[in-house]
Amino acid sequence: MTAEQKPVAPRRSAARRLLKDPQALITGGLLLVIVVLGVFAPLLSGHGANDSSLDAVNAGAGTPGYPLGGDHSGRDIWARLLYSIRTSAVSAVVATTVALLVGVTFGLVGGYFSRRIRGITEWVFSLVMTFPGILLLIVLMPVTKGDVRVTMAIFGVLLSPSIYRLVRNLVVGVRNELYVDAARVSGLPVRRILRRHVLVVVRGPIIIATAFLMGSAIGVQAGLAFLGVGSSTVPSFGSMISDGFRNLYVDPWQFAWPALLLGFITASLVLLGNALRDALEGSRPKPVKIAAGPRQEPEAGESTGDLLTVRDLAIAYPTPSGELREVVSGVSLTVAASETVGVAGESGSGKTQTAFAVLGLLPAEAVVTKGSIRLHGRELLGLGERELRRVRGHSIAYVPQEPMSNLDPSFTVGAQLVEGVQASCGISRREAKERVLALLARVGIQDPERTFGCYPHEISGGMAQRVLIAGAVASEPELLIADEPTTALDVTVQAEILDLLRDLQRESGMAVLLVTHNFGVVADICDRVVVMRQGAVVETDTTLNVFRGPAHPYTRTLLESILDGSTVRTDPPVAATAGREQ
Ligand SMILES: Nc1ncnc2c1ncn2[C@@H]1O[C@H](COP(=O)(O)OP(=O)(O)OP(=O)(O)O)[C@@H](O)[C@H]1O
Repeated sequence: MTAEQKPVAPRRSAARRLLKDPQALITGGLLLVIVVLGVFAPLLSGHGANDSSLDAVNAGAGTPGYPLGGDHSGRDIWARLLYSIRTSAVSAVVATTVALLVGVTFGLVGGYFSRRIRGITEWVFSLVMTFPGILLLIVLMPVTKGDVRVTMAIFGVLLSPSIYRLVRNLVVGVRNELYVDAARVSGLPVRRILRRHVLVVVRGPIIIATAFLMGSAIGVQAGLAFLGVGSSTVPSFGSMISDGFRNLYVDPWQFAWPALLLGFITASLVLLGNALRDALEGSRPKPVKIAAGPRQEPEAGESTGDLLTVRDLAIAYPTPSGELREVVSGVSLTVAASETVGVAGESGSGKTQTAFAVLGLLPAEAVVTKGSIRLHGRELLGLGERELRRVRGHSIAYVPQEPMSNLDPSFTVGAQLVEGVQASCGISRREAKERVLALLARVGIQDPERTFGCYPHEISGGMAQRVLIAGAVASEPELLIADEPTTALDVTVQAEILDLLRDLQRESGMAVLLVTHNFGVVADICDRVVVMRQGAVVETDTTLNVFRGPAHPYTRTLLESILDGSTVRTDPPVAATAGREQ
């Protein structure tokens, strides 16, 4: 099992999550009771919805045979409420079914097929959206003849653009995924691809939208009945509210009962929709609040007097089904002042995620489920963005993997560096410029003045990396995190950049945390190495010890793969020097 496949949260189905959610239980239970009342209306009431009796005109609650009293026409309020539930349920089912059928079908077609088809469907649904909904239903009254089902079917069509857009956007997002391409290449028919790969993605959002569609269909049906649009013989909360409103001073309960029940139903549907969203899409768990606990003892192979201490760090990402997938599992490492520590491992082993967690640069969807990251004993996890920015600007600096993509093509190199130096050092623009020119010279740029005025596309990859290193060390950080700083460069430049990093590290005494997949780079400049695999640390030791006798078979495999001559050096690497000194 790879790190990517490792689920951190126990696998819980959406149904089980729903059953554990009190909001879902209460609203779902309430709606179920209401539906049951509607279904058994004939059994639960002694009268039909439209049966009237002179004796029951404005009868009070508790009148024999009329538990909630009678309305101004002598009809049983309890019976009318029960039959109104049926009308609401039919409205909700008809409108939602039509909206889903039309919206999902055209959403799949518009999202999956060519731009031309998407253009046509887009145009049609935009047109539908321009129709004034309720007004149209009133105007069409002579056609629908007040039939609730026909009216709600038309309303379903008017609701369908929202479903169309939801599905289309999801499908557009998914159709370019590599697994969909793979399915196409393997010859799967379009129908099967849509069902197997695409519908799975849109299923959750559709279920959630259904709850909201039902709520709005019930509300609109009641609104139309309140306005008197529709058959007067069809019991409805809207017509009951309208009648009760006219009789408000005689008996306010004639108004209150249907209003309350309608309110309960629509509110329950909205709240149930929210609970469904949490269950199906997964509410984002909050990162664990890390308490400033006692300092932990270093583990074997770790140095003392640490500048940076990462303890038991776990990072996870929510999957579409809502569960968390762990990509870093219980990583611990330390970096002492002035030490260079390599984090090595294969692609996807969690090196960058660990480094980004230290920098506080994990993507918004990442969840730190446990652990601690301390700089000089100060917990970094849980710090606000402002405090983190201060830490990043002063104590920790970063050198990225792709120098070119980290420079803005719209600004000159100098302008970008000056801005950063000013922000982190709090000096004037003139001082910042002088500092930048000195730094450019220090990182080995031949003509700092010229490079200062260049745009990123006018300099080479190696120069761009030097520029970024200059920017990173400008604030004299205590810790420099370099994420594969040489990977994007050619072999000769790689060696020069490593030389530069080592020289800067020795001069300034800063610590370096170097993320790399290349053990040649580790041998070159690292004092210690942390070997990662599948999101976990498999071995931590001094570079010398690891090269002399790797403890873990995975480390041995990595070591065997370094003899590719990719790092050309003129001076002896750390491992060799240390070996001679021993
Ligand atoms: N935004 C994200 N959403 C979900 N999973 C992610 C995200 N970013 C990274 N991952 C997962 O985290 C795992 C570890 O990624 P990381 O970038 O730390 O690997 P790495 O060891 O640095 O490899 P590489 O050298 O290829 O960058 C990856 O397998 C990836 O699947």
